[in-house]
Amino acid sequence: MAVATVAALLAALGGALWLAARRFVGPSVQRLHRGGDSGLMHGKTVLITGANSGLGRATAAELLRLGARVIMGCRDRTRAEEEAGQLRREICQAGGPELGPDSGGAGELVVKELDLASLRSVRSFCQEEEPRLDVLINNAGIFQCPYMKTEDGFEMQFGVNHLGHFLLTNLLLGLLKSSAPSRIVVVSSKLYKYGDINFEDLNSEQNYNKSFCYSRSKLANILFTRELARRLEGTNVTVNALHPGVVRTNLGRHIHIPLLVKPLFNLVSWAFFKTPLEGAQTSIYLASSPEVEGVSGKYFGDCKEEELLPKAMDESVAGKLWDVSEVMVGILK
Ligand SMILES: NC(=O)C1=CN([C@@H]2O[C@H](COP(=O)(O)OP(=O)(O)OC[C@H]3O[C@@H](n4cnc5c(N)ncnc54)[C@H](OP(=O)(O)O)[C@@H]3O)[C@@H](O)[C@H]2O)C=CC1
Ligand SMILES: CC1=C(/C=C/C(C)=C/C=C/C(C)=C/C=O)C(C)(C)CCC1
Repeated sequence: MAVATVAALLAALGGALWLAARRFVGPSVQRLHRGGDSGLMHGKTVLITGANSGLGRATAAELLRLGARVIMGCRDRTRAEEEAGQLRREICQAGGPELGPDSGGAGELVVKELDLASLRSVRSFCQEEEPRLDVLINNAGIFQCPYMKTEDGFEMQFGVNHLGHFLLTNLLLGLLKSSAPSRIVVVSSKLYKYGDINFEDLNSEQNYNKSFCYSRSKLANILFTRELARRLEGTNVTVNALHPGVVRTNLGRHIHIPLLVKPLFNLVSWAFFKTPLEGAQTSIYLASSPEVEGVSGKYFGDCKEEELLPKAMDESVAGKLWDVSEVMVGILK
C-alpha cells in the first residue's frame, strides 16, 4: 500500500515537473523585438481589431512599445479604456519609453468603438477621419459560439470573423493606399483545414456545426487574403494571413467545461498553450518587420511562411467568395 502511494506521488511530481519544464524550456517562439528596436514603428498608425483581450492586447502592447500610434478597435469602449489604461501603466512600470504623440518614445493608444457584428458600426467607425493608416490587423474573432446571428442576420462566426472584417478592410483601402507602403495582417487559424465554403448555406440556417463554422470563417480569412493580395498588386499595400499557434486567451469562452475538470484544463493550457505575447509574435512580425516588406498573399506561422492546402489556394472559390461577400455587406458597385 505504502509503496503504491509513494509511486503515485512520484508519478504526480514527475508529471508536474515535466509540465513545468515544457512550459519554460518548450518550443515557444522567441520574442521578436527586444530593447533595440524602440523607434521601429514611430510615426506609424496601426489599427488592431479586438485589441482589448488576448492576442490583440499583446500585439497592441508590443507595437506601442515600438512607437506606433495604436488604435484599439473594440466593441466595448469601457472595457477597452480599462485595458488601455492598464497597458499604459504596464509600459511605464517596466521602465519603457514615455508615452504620447510628442514623446519621441513609445507611441499612443487610442480606443475607438467597433462592433464587427454590426455593419452599421463598421461603417460609422470608418467615417471617423484619420490622416493615415499604415497597418491594419484583422485580429478580432469569435470561436465556437452557440448559433447566433449578427445585427444584419449573418451567422455570428462567419459574420464577425469574415464579413465584418471584409467590410472594414474594403472601407479602409483608400486610406491604406494613400499611406503606402502599408500592410494588412489577417489572423486566421490552422483550423481552416477543416472548413469548406458552402455557398448554398453561408449563414448555416440549414445545419449549424459550431466547429465547422469556425473553420469555415478561418478558411474565408485566407481566401480573402489571397484574393485581396491579387487585387492590390502594384499598390504597395500588402496583405498576409497567419496562424498564431494554440494560445491561452479568452477565445474558449463558449466552450463549456464542467467545474470539476476546469482546474485540469487550466493546468493543461498553462503547460501547453502559448502565452498571448508568444502567440502575438507572428502578427507583430508581419506588422513591423523589414524582412516581409513587399511580401503579399502568404500564410505564416511562427514568423515563417507556411504551405497552404489546395482548398485555401483555390482562385475561383476566392473570387466567388469575394463577390458574394460584396453583396452580403452591401458594397457592390
Ligand atoms: N487563441 C488561440 O489559440 C487562437 C486564436 N486564433 C485567432 O486569434 C484571434 C484573436 O483571438 P484571441 O486573442 O485568442 O481571443 P480573445 O477572445 O482573447 O480575443 C478576441 C477579441 O475579439 C473581440 N471580438 C469578438 N467579437 C467581436 C465583435 N463582434 N466586434 C469586435 N470585436 C470582437 C473580443 O472582444 P470582447 O472581449 O469584447 O469579446 C476580443 O477583443 C481570433 O481571430 C482567433 O480566431 C487563431 C488560432 C488560435
Ligand atoms: C485557456 C483555457 C481554455 C481555452 C481554450 C482556447 C483558447 C482554445 C483555442 C482554440 C483554438 C486552437 C483556436 C484555433 O483557431 C479552455 C480550454 C476553454 C478552458 C481552460 C482554460
